Amino acid sequence: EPSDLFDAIDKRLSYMQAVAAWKVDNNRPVEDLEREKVVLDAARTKAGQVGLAGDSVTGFFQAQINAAKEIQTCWIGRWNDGAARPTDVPDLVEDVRPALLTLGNEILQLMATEKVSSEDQQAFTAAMTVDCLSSQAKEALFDGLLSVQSN
Ligand SMILES: O=C(O)C(=O)C[C@]1(C(=O)O)C=C[C@@H](O)C=C1
Repeated sequence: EPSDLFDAIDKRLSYMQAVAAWKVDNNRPVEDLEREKVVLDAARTKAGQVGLAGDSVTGFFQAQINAAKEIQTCWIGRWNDGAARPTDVPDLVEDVRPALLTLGNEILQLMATEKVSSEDQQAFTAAMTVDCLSSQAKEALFDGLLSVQSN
């Protein structure tokens, strides 16, 4: 089963608590549509380089961004309810966004080598250890993975 791919997806989503903390500290909204376009364009370009059909990966990457926004919103809700905010928040622009692009490239490389089938759904769900991720978001991510096509 494609466990390296699943772990890389979980790792990308695990950054979103820190992203949310940075946005609260810097008075920015969770959603940044301009940045989403950068992430989706980078995914399409990298997909072509690793032999995947560019249009077939955008559904998954949009699901990944939607999950990222859900996790950020969930954490902000917890902090508004009185939970402690993280200290030592990494800089979004200098540190986290470059790391997210690198992880996105790794995810695409792994998509090209580790093929996902419908039988992998349970393993996928179990591999998503990140907090604040709903089962609906997990399903949307898995559907996105099943739609990825090779060129
Ligand atoms: O870069 C950010 O600001 C993020 O919150 C990360 C991310 C992503 O998953 O790439 C998620 C939501 C934003 O709308 C844009 C991008």
